[in-house]
Amino acid sequence: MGFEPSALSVLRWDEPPEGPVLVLLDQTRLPAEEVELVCTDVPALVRAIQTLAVRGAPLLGIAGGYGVALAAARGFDVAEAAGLLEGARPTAVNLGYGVRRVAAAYWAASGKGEGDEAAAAAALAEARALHREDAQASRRMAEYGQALLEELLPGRAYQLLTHCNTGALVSGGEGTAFAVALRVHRQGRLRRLWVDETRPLLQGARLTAYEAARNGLAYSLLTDNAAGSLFAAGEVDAVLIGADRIAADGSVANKVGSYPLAVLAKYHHVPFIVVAPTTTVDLETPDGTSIIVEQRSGQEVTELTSPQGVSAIGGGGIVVAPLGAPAYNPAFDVTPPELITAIVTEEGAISPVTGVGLAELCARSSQVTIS
Ligand SMILES: CSC[C@@H](O)[C@@H](O)C(=O)COP(=O)(O)O
Repeated sequence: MGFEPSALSVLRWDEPPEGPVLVLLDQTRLPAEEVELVCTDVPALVRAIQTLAVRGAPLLGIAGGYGVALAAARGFDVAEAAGLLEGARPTAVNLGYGVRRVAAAYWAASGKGEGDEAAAAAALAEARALHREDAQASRRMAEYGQALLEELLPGRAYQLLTHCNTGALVSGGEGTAFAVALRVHRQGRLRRLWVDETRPLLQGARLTAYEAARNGLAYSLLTDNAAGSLFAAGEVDAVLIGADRIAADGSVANKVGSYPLAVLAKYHHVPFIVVAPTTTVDLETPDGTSIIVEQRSGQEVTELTSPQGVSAIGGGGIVVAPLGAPAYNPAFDVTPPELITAIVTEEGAISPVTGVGLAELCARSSQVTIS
């Protein structure tokens, strides 16, 4: 099957004379500047992950996989590198999946006595396979997601609401939830994409609006607080979001602010649809309460940061609270399955969302299983 990398160069492997590197589009600088960040080692990549220069569940998996390949190619300790990468952020299950999968390919080749160079080549080949598969999964999710919308809301042009950023910036392809909106747009069926700004780090305002504009979508940005009045006015036909980890019972961890949207959607009888590849499903996490939610620095709440600023994310911005104000800053929240109309994966959609349905989808998946 052909591999069509996304038009945005979000992440690429490069081999200049000084040695292999992983080149990332620095998402903390968007939309002001399209600046690349060159990672020559794993600690640099870990910093990029923690500062959200590279982010979003599927892309974290791809980056983690290439990170292991980078360690192997540069002769660093692969086990140590894998540990550092896997621990960089706790919630998106794809990160650990990508790291473990590429490390397993490395150990398998090295176990066969093929030598360091061959083991490093095996790791890189596996990272590339993961990248390619994610692009393919993205295309299929877009098809299934659009078909589901047609089934739920036949013959309509939709007003869709989305939260956080789920497009090409988080994917080997065109993304998850955003890829569905993009397909609907290309078919002339998107009336408007409502884009939540997504406080505190503004992934919606900085990144989704950037992607929507780049692709010519009709979109409007709103503060997260404005969503309720939009639902009340009947201006939202469906909510589309991504996921960072889906537990075995169908509970979905996604960017903080997703759960209140699900409650609003239920109250207003609006479909609430989660779009994520099966690599985001974690059958070993039994339920929502078992999902570890990343807690981030309170400074991200007490300060407003600008992509033009010296330190775009995580401090150095305009102070909007009294000095030393304590802050609550979970990066994600968890939506229980009963509030979710459907989960769409590259293997199809399930509705209602049940543990059995989810397990069946995963069993169908061609994703590599790692023990
Ligand atoms: C397909 S992306 C799904 C999620 O990863 C996305 O919605 C999200 O919550 C990203 O959070 P982030 O903290 O920016 O990495």
